[in-house]
Amino acid sequence: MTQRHLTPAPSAPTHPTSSTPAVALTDLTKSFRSKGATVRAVDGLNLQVEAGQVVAFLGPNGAGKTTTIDMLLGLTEPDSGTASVFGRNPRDAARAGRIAAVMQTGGLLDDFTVAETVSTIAALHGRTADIDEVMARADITDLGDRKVSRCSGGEQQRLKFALALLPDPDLIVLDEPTAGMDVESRRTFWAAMRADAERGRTVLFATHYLEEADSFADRIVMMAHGRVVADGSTAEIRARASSRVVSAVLDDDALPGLQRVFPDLRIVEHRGGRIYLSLADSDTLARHLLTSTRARDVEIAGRNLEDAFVALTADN
Ligand SMILES: Nc1ncnc2c1ncn2[C@@H]1O[C@H](COP(=O)(O)OP(=O)(O)OP(=O)(O)O)[C@@H](O)[C@H]1O
Repeated sequence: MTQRHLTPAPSAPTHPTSSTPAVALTDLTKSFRSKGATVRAVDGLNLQVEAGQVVAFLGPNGAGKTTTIDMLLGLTEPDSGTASVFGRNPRDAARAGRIAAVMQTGGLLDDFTVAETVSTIAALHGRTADIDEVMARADITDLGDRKVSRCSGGEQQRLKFALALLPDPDLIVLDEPTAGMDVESRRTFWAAMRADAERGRTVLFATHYLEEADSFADRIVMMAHGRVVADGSTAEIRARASSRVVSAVLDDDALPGLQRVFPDLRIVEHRGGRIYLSLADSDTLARHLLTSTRARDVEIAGRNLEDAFVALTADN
């Protein structure tokens, strides 16, 4: 994460920040009935996004990202709690052109060319003068004559991005916009998005990929089981997600002593007769376990993102 993503570019900030949060989600819950069981997709979620921030919703499959986004866009009503966008009901905000979305699938007509698609939607918004500009910003100028059905997944997503830019929204929401794209398409897509966000637009996007969140967002909101399990700058989240776990066979009654020595120690989980512990300085913890406790079979392991989700979920 470089500083240039944290602040809008000095040239032509077209979406100045204001004191009203771009997004305010308060005690949001949503459940679904599925095969006779109730799935709590979103479980008391609270989140505030200030205008001008670029926020990544990061979480594994089923974390509740799409359901949250649907409520934020006014596509689904919450069971309880409230969602507001620039202080308004999401549907009113969408109607006023303040919010636009790039969703994972659907929404394009195969037989239209790229240029026809943009000009048709531009006419609906009454913004025909902006066609060339949004096509350039989404990096699809050279694709104007191509049929939508002939565009790659990445090109179709850039087209959807162009359509989302037409109402010149203050908030743009993207639900896994690069799912299924190859590396080069992802790079081109994010380059277009980043250039646009640097003008000061608020962006909220869902992703499975820590790298994507890390290189594009100012802030990562990590979700699991319908809740926010971590929320911080990309550097903070990366540090937590990549911290090492020390595991050992250790009697439970040794834990209070360890916690006195290491107040920041986190007990990740008990599994298979082992205790998994996390501390920023894993070497010191391992050394202490070996030299000052009766711990046996001490191991230090890097933690991948999935493990980080498990650990963070266990903490909450
Ligand atoms: N319409 C629905 N009917 C039943 N269950 C649903 C429905 N929509 C979502 N769910 C369930 O709610 C939970 C959260 O799903 P959601 O799609 O919001 O997660 P997600 O984080 O976006 O996942 P993914 O990354 O796979 O898209 C999942 O368990 C999912 O199966």
